[in-house]
Amino acid sequence: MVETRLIDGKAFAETMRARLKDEVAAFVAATGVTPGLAVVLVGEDPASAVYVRNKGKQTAEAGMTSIEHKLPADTAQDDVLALVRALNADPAVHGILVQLPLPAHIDAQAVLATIDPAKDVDGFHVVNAGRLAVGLDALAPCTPLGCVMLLKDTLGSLAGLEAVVVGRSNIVGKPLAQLLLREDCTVTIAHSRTRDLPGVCRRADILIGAVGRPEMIRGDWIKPGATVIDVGINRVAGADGKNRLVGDVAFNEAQGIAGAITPVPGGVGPMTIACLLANTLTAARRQVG
Ligand SMILES: NC(=O)C1=CN([C@@H]2O[C@H](COP(=O)(O)OP(=O)(O)OC[C@H]3O[C@@H](n4cnc5c(N)ncnc54)[C@H](OP(=O)(O)O)[C@@H]3O)[C@@H](O)[C@H]2O)C=CC1
Ligand SMILES: Nc1nc(=O)c2c([nH]1)NC[C@@H]1CN(c3ccc(C(=O)N[C@@H](CCC(=O)O)C(=O)O)cc3)C=[N+]21
Ligand SMILES: [Mg+2]
Repeated sequence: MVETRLIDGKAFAETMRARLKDEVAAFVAATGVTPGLAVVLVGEDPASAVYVRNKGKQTAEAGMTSIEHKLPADTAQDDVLALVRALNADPAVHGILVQLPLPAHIDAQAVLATIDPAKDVDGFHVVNAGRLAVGLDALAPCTPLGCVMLLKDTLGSLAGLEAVVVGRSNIVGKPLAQLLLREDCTVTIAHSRTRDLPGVCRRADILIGAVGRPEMIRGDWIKPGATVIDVGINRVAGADGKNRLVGDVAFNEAQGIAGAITPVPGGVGPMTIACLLANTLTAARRQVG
């Protein structure tokens, strides 16, 4: 039995946002330009609406401008593309985030490809994904960035550690694997076709759940002392009938086995927003500098 340490992403993100607020103030004083983040939301997905509201509030608190574009669910793809082009051309907009998933009639890759890579604060454009993969300076995706910050804060150097990322999406699993490789981890990416997933997970010094299946990763899949980062955000019905959030890792089972673990909520989620704000300031610096 080990004492499992809680990795407090909420507190880390608050500290980060306080520092960012000072950096934004210095940038505004030096340049006269206020960094602007545009968020595009197509449709009424209630979960997305919560994220967008949190992002908007925290962007304003950091001293940046938040510009929200809420379009009806039946908006034509061409109209979304036209909005993105207008935002590309708007000098008050330094960062553009198109909330995913988009409605089924819209080709998400076509929309992402239209975003100016210099304003792509999600890091989802193929130019940024490619730059990350070949080791050039890139706007990197926010959730993976937040995971690596928490890992470095918890462990110091990650060099030589065995990292297993469960999930291979373009927005979490794949870019996170790239960032861990950059930190000199030995990286395994697991997915729905992986054979003996529990056995693969048990090799990990660093285990990341980015699957979207509530509490799929069990306590006995965790190597004793491993650091566990739970990216999953799953809404499930609690015993009281109310909805609650759980991660991809069986949090209670991990107690006494993992060396450290992020909670859900209060782990990776707040870091995603803090990293989005950091990327927006970085993008503004590059565009104004
Ligand atoms: N905290 C945060 O800030 C964020 C949280 N999230 C959350 O993270 C989770 C993952 O999101 P996202 O990457 O977009 O999800 P996707 O649905 O795009 O990808 C899920 C991945 O998990 C894999 N997978 C599915 N089932 C299994 C299984 N039984 N065994 C092993 N692997 C499996 C899939 O494999 P395959 O490729 O083979 O289908 C896929 O690669 C979700 O809960 C999401 O809500 C997402 C973004 C930000
Ligand atoms: N273009 C795009 N970029 C994204 O980064 C993106 C996206 N689309 N679509 C949806 C996912 C999901 N996502 C989250 C961000 C913050 C929290 C978050 O702040 N969570 C808090 C609060 C959760 C709550 O209580 O609702 C927490 O975990 O503590 C969660 C999830 C970003 N995503
Ligand atoms: Mg997805």
